[in-house]
Amino acid sequence: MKVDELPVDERIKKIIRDRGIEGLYPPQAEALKSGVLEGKNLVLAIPTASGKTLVSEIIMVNKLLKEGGKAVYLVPLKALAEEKYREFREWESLGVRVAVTTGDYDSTDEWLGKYDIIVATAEKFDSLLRHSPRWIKEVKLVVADEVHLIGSYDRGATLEMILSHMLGRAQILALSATIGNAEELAEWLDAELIVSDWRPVELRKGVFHLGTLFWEDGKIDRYPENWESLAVDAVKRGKQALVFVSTRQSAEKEAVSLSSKISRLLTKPELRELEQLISQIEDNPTTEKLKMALKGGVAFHHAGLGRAERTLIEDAFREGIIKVITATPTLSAGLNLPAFRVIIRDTKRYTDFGWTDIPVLEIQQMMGRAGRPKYDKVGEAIIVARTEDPKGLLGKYIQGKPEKLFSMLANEQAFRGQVLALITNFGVSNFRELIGFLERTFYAHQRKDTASLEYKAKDIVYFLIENEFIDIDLENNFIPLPLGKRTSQLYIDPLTAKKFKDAFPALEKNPNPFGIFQLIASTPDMATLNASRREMEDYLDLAYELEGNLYISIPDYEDPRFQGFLGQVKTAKVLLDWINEVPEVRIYETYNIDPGDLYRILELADWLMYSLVELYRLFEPKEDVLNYLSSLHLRLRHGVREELLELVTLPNIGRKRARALYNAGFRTREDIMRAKVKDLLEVEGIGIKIVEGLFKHLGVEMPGEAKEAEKKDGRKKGGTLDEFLK
Ligand SMILES: Nc1ncnc2c1ncn2[C@@H]1O[C@H](COP(=O)(O)OP(=O)(O)OP(=O)(O)O)[C@@H](O)[C@H]1O
Repeated sequence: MKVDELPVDERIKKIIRDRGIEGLYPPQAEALKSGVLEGKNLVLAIPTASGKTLVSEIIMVNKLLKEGGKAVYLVPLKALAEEKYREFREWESLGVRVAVTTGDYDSTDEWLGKYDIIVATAEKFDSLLRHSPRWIKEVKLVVADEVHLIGSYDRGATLEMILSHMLGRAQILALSATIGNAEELAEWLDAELIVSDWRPVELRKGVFHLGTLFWEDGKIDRYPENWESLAVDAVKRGKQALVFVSTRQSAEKEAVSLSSKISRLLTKPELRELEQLISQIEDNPTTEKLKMALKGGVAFHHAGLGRAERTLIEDAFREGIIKVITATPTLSAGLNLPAFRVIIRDTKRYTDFGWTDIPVLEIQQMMGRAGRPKYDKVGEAIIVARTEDPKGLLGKYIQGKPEKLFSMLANEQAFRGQVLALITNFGVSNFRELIGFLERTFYAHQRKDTASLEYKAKDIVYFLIENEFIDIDLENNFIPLPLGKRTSQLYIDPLTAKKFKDAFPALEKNPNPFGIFQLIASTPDMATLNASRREMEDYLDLAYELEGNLYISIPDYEDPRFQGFLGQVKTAKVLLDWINEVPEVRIYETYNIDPGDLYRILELADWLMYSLVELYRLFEPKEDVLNYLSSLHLRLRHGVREELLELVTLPNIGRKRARALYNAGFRTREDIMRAKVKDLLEVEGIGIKIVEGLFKHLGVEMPGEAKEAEKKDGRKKGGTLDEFLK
């Protein structure tokens, strides 16, 4: 189908043609002829990079131009939300306003009312639904990207509930990878279904075993015995490769090892470009290994890296500066980063149940990354058989079908929060209505029976009544209580709220950071660290030393909670170091964690600390305790001691710059307002741009002499990811 033949607004066609796209891919054409442009729901299950995004753009913009209202585009990851936001902004030339929202779960985000396309993570949109902002009624279309994540254990329930809420209220477009039961999903959503394995770039798949590469069509190629030769060969042919492994350690180890082999193949200008890239990366124990690998054109990519490094790596790979990336599977789920050759070194990963096979669906998603449209005629996806039987791998992952999708609504933690939200935020007023709602879910559709879900829901309702989240009147109607409403809006697990509530009496008597941080770390919403065997004794000693500050008693060695408790002590200690201004690098080294881990812990702790303060307000708070908690929250957010709290509220002043200013004698806003520009410029990390920002914020006019200083100030300051830390 030609773009010109599309039954949509001419202006839409023009923008598509301006992108250099004249014809639609077959599954795209099929999708657009399915009735979706007339308002029907659609499930589109086609491979990665076969043009799902373009289809959804056409549907969204066409609907908005025709009918007005809003379209919401749901993605699983923050990074993806940013990526889609950047892509969709192109439509602003047609007057379609685009916004992205991912953070802060306790907000109505009324500002979004001005926008037409809203890109959000599923969690964020779920929290918005709970706050019911005025604009929510205007949502006429929901696009659920990666809808197969309904089957993900910890996050599936959120997406399923959103769709259950929106079904019948808005048109639904669900974009999915190829799954075993797409029909079932489409039936549930009352949607048309398009399934196709058409790809813009042909995909060859094979299994590699000790130097022999068995292609699915029966052809055989020979290589040196080690699988690394596959990556080296791709680079020799002027191409790139992605290597998927199961752990961070393997990603790092393989990157360094491959680097030494690939560096020999690089030209001088390529090596210079890599040097330049390396010079942009901050120093810490994780990036030390990264820099080593980058010297030979290889990078690793995993959740332990900071956001700046990840973006840098992704961009440099797209530009061809980096030749090979070794990655944990997070990359395959998240980003549009194709390569000529995908090598899957591991098909097993370690979970709570020991080593388990990675699902076919995930391996096929990884394989789908092979082949760069516009650059490659074919892409190659190769699974490495190390101890496994190569025929078995071929049968399972290459010729086999992906798994069926199963509802994860019954996952207790997720379900607890969802049941509470139905009662406190969505007007479900008795058990019958609760069951009525649950009957609309994918779970009910799939099982044709909600008996076990009802059973679980009953348990949860008892828990909610017993702990005063809700009450029940004589006619068995639910009465939402303030604790329930607030818990749901704060988007925390009711169990987290219960832990906070139970700790308040002890906390009031002895508010202190260690006790509070251990409390936060003990909640199911926190990404608590593990204490390794080697560290256990140290953390036990610390717990005993600070026992008087804890709000629980230290569990016994035999207690099943013992190991978890030591992890909580470790997490609390990391947070203590953070608010006492221990430099990040020292934290990474001391606790053996990566920058990405620290970032995640801080992000979650910030949200939980905020929630703790908000919940405490409901229980006749003592003024001094409330002030203490609020100030501790700010210290946690900024990673500073109390005396810096005034300075870190200033623009571009994070923990490092605030400390430098303080030590140089600039301790308050007034000190800065009265300061001479040249004196401020003497302070470590403070450049003219920062001073300009400060003065502007404080309403001070920049003196003329500052212009001179601007010329002299050649030092490069600011502009990195860790900007907010500075
Ligand atoms: N009909 C087409 N003709 C040529 N190029 C196209 C066409 N449709 C999409 N593309 C291009 O193909 C690339 C991948 O498309 P898109 O991002 O829509 O795929 P996707 O299926 O959404 O990918 P992912 O599964 O990674 O989200 C983009 O660069 C896009 O511009």
